[in-house]
Amino acid sequence: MSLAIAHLGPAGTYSEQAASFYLNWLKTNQGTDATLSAYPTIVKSLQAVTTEQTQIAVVPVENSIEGSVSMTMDSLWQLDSLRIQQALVLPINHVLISCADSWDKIETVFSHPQALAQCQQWLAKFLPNANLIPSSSTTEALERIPQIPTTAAISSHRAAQLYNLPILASEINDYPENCTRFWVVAQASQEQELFTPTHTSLAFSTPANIPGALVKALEVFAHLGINLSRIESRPTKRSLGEYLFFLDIEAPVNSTLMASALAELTSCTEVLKIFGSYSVLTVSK
Ligand SMILES: O=C(O)C(=O)Cc1ccccc1
Repeated sequence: MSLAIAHLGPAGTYSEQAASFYLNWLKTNQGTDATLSAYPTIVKSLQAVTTEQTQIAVVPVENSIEGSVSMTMDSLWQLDSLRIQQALVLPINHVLISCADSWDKIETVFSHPQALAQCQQWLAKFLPNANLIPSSSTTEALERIPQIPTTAAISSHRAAQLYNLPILASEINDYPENCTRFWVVAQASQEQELFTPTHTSLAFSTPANIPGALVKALEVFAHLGINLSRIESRPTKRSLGEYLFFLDIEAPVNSTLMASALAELTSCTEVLKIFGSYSVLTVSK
């Protein structure tokens, strides 16, 4: 059977690179054939899985410089049927793509908000007067770059090759060790255990906005000696000042310790959703 993998498009995004790494991994390790399918937003690529247009989506979740991708967190909370099957960590090296003959001719720079943020110091130093325009992905503006030589885009080396466009500057991210974590997501009913899971991700709301409500939930993990690798809050969207808490936990969901933790957590949370248990594959440069 051939699998379809949804990712943020158009062709050449970092999400496509992560999806393509996973496609090759599936072929080599499982003999499974897969195809890639580009979607205009992260939310649409996740919805492609819930509506069964594709079996898998690969979505960015967290960047080492800019932090969480809120669209991914919010969608996982809303789309109940999705489960994380695998995490992938990819190095991210941005380049400046433009048909201008020198930097001083550039008036506008397009890119995904995460990429603009990851290069903000470089942009402030070398293109202080440029207008920075957010686009839906790092490759969305690339088709238009050749028509207007005063425009540029921040994208990957691979995207420049794919669209046959010149690179005016390389390695422009402010921190050289820039990495992004992606999640491979499938329908809960289609979940496959590829590796022994090492991490669990979940989110919860607290029963009341009272002192100690969050501490009580976090103490469950402290008492059992379970390490957390991320904690993030997002608005519930019900009323201002009410939050959901997202945790990444360094323990598999089926361990005895986690079974105790989840039983205790259920009693001190309002809604508790488990997004999945998975291992982390780090892709080298
Ligand atoms: O726009 C892309 O290429 C994406 O896949 C989102 C993104 C943007 C910046 C860093 C990592 C992922």
